[in-house]
Amino acid sequence: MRASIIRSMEKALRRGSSMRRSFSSETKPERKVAVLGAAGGIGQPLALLMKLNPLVSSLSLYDIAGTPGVAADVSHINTRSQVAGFTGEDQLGQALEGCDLVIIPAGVPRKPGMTRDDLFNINAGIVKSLCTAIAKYCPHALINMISNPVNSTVPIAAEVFKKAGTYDEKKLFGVTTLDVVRAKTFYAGKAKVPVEQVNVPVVGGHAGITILPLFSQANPKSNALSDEEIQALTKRTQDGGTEVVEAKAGKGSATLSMAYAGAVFADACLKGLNGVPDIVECSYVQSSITELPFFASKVKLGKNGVEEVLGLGSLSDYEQQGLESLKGELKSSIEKGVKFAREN
Ligand SMILES: NC(=O)c1ccc[n+]([C@@H]2O[C@H](COP(=O)([O-])OP(=O)(O)OC[C@H]3O[C@@H](n4cnc5c(N)ncnc54)[C@H](O)[C@@H]3O)[C@@H](O)[C@H]2O)c1
Ligand SMILES: O=C(O)C[C@H](O)C(=O)O
Repeated sequence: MRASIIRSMEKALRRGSSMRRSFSSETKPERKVAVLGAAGGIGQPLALLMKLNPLVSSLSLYDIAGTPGVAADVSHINTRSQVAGFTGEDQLGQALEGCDLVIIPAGVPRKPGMTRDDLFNINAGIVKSLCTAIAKYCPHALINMISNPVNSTVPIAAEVFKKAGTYDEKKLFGVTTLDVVRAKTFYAGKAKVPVEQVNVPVVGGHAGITILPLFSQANPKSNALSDEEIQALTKRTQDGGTEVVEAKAGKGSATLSMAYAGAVFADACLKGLNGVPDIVECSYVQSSITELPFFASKVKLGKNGVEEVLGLGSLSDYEQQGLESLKGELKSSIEKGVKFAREN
């Protein structure tokens, strides 16, 4: 997917008016995609990247404010999808109706000194109300949850859908692609291998030590990295979000790299829906590969969403220790989300 988005963008920049041809929709099914929180720091560049995706035929941009401007702007790009902007709860139903895929980057971001869990009190309510509307207006859509704390917002979404009688565990995804994007970048830099060839699974969850990159399974292999270097790479991947929050110094968290990661994952979901074989990405999903009910791992995507949750593979001793250490925190984040959804 990365390759297809990058190729599309390069073609667009190089060939200008011939772009419509490179985005030909002749053989592609109609796919409606909504971005909820589309006027935000992630939402805007994500709207741009989804407008560049030739698999999208209808792009629905929703936010509580500011969407008309974003929609008007993005709609002038001469690619396949028709763009519509929706603002406020009155228009949420229209934004969602008929969606195949709903991407949710709605909610507040961190400031320096905060953990993702500090966002729970505000974002849990936002996610709950958006998921209640999804259950009503597009109960069969795939959901890509970006809003933090992902470790809790995904369980919240699951509970909302269960209550509404629409829950399908194959269709709910916590987006952890940014952890993979970071692990690949940092590994390529240290191992001195071409970044576009690198693959690194990242498992667990999406906060601090619950983010567990499996560098022992990285490709291309590098025997040149010491244990200390692997530990430093692991720590940098786990703290990647904080690195950006601190650099932005109060002006939010990762937006551009997240929009890229969100577009990569959404593209993989659309390819799966369209029946493209062998699409595998890491994601935080309902899982039975550990004792925890939600867990990020490699997932095979298909026409109904999750086709198969893949196992962890063999872990180094260091990764095995990391796996045991993350379980307590991940379990309590899951329970916090479930409790909130059941009591509110
Ligand atoms: N999963 C990840 O890897 C990852 C990475 C980066 C950021 N995030 C999270 O994504 C979220 C958004 O980050 P951002 O930088 O775009 O924040 P932002 O404040 O720039 O944008 C959030 C947008 O959500 C909108 N919004 C608020 N309530 C809404 C509602 N009820 N319905 C629709 N839209 C609503 C706001 O109006 C705003 O436009 C944060 O929770 C952040 O922590 C997750
Ligand atoms: O770190 C954050 O708060 C945002 C996001 O989860 C990230 O990993 O960049």
